[in-house]
Amino acid sequence: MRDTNKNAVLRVFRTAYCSPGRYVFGVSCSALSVLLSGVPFYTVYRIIRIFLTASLEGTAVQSSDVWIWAGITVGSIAAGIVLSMTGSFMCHACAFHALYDLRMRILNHMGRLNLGFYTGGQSGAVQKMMNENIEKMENIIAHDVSNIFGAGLLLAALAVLMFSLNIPLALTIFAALLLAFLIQYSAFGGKQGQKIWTDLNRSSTELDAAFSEYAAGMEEEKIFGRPEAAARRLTGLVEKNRDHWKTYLKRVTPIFGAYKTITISVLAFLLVTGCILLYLKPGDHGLMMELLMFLIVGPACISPLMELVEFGADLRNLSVRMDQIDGVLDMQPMPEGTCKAPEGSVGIMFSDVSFSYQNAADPLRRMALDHVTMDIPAGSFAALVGPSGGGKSTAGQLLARFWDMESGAISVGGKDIRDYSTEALMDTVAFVFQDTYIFAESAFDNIAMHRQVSRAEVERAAKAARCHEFILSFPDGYDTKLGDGGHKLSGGEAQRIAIARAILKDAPIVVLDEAMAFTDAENELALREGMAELLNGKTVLMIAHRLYSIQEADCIFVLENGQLKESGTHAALLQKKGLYSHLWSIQNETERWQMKGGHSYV
Ligand SMILES: Nc1ncnc2c1ncn2[C@@H]1O[C@H](COP(=O)(O)OP(=O)(O)OP(=O)(O)O)[C@@H](O)[C@H]1O
Repeated sequence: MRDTNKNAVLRVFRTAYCSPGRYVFGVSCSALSVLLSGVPFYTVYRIIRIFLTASLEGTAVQSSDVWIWAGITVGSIAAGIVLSMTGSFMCHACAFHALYDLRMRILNHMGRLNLGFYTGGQSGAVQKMMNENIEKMENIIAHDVSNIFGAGLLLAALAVLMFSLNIPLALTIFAALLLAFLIQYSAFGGKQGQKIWTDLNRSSTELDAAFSEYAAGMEEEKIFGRPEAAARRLTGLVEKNRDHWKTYLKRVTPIFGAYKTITISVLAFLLVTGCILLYLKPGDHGLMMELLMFLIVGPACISPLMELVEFGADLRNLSVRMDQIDGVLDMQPMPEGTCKAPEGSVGIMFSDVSFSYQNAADPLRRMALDHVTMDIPAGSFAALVGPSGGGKSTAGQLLARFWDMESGAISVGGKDIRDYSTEALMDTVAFVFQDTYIFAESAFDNIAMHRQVSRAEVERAAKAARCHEFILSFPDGYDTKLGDGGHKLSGGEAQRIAIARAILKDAPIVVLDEAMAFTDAENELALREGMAELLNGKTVLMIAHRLYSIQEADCIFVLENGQLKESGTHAALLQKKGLYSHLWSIQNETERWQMKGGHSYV
C-alpha cells in the first residue's frame, strides 16, 4: 500500500514521472518571472522618489537616473515575459509527458487486472479518474508548483527589502497579511471546518450519482409509474446539498469577508503606522520616502498571498484524487503462468470449485459456486441451466479468470488455467455475453476486433452469425460506423455481431452466456444452423434459460444456489424426474398457457 499520509504534491510526482532537469529549469524560469513581476513596483517607487527629492530639495531632476530605473522597469518586464513563456512551455511539456506516461501506466495496469474488475460498475469511476483526476494533476505540475515557488520567492524578496528599510512598517504589512492568511485558512482548518468541507463534497458526489441514475432509469420510472417517488428522493438530496452549502456559506462568508477586508485595508494599516511614525519624527524626508515605497510596493504582496491560499484549496481536493488513482494502481493483477495456448480441441474440467463474491472472512457470505465438479470433454456441447442466481454465469466467468476460485481447480486441455499466460487463456476461450458492447467503429472492425483478417473471413463469420444481410443493408455496408454516433443496432443484431466475433476468433472453447436471448425464434434456428458448422470440433459451454435450446447438448449441468444438482443428457434428466424435469415441465406449461391465451412471448 502507498503512504496516503504523505504530502499530496509529493504523491503527484511519485505517481507521474517528470524529467527532473527540464522540470527544475521550467519551475525556476516561472518562479523568476513571478519574482521579476515585483521589480516594477520598486523601480516606479525609485522614479517617483527622484522627482520628489528634486522638488523637496529644489534641485534639478537627475534624468540619467530616471532613465536607468525606467530601463530596469522595461527590462524586468521583458525578461519576465520571456522567462514566463519559457517556464510555462517547459512546465506544460513536462506535465503533458507526465500525464501521458501516467495514463499509459494506468491503461497497461488495467489491461492486466482481472476481468472481474470491469463487472463491478467501475467504468464510471475509472472514466472520472482518467479524465478529471489526471487533468487536475496537470494543474499541479504545470502551474501550482512554479506559482508557489514564485510566490514564496517574491514574498521573501519583499520581506528582505521591507525589513531592511523600515521594521515597523514591514511588521505592519506582514502582520496584516499573516492575519489574512490565517483567517482564510481557518475556514477549512480544524475538525469542524474539515467536517463541513467533507460533508459538502460527499453530498455533491451523492447528488451527481443520483442525477445520473435518475436520468438513466427515467424510462423504467415512467413505465412503472414511480417518477414522483424518484423525484422525491432526488428532491431530498437536492435539499440536503443545499443545506450543506448553507452551513458551508455560514462558516466561510464572514471569514472570506474578514480576509478580503484585511487584504484591501493593508494600505490603510500602513498609513496608520506611517502617520504615527511621522508624528514621532516630524519632517523626516527619509521616512516619508519609505512610507511612499511601502504604499507602492505593499500591494505586490497580495497576489502571492492569494496564490498560497488557492494552493491550499487545491491541495485538499488533490489528496482525495490521488487516493482514487492510487486505489487503481495498487490493485494487484492476478499472477499468471507461462503456458502457451493449447493446440486443437480441448476439454474443460471443474474440480470441486468453490467461489464467493464476498470476502472469505464474512460469516454471512453466500457461495456463488459451492464444490462444483463438471467434466466437459473436448469437442462436446455442454449446457449450464438452472434457476436464476444459481451460479451459471459465475462458472463461465471463472473459466476465463474474471476472478480466481477460492478452492478447487479448473483445467483446460489438462492444465490448470492459472498455469496459462493471460494471453494464452484469452486465445483459448471465446465469450459471447447477453449484453454486448458495440464499439464506435465500422461493422468490419467490430467483428475483426483489430485482428489481421481478410474481408472474406469477416464475411464468412458474419454469414454464419446471420448478420451479413443486415450489415449489407446499411448505407456503407461493412464500412458503416456502428455504436455511439453511428448506426444503432437492436439487441438481437448486437448479439449476432458478438457471435460473429467469437466465430472469427476461432478459439477451441466457446462460452455462450444467454447469447441468443434477444434473438427471435426464426433467426435462432437459422443462427444455430450457421454456427453448427463453425462450432464443429470446438468445446461449447452454453448458458441458457430456454431449455428447448439445449436439448441436443451432450451433457446438461443443472446448478441451483451454487450447487450442482444433477447432470446428464436431456432424456436422462427427464427420466430422473428431478430439478431439470421440473423446470422443463414449468417451461412447457408456460408455453401451453401462452398458446391458449393466443399469445406467445417466446
Ligand atoms: N459481480 C457480482 N458481485 C456480487 N455478487 C454477484 C456478482 N455477480 C453475481 N453475483 C451473485 O452471485 C450469485 C450467482 O450469480 P450468477 O450471475 O452466476 O447466476 P446465474 O445462474 O447466471 O443467474 P441468471 O440466470 O439470473 O443470470 C447470485 O447470488 C448473484 O447475486
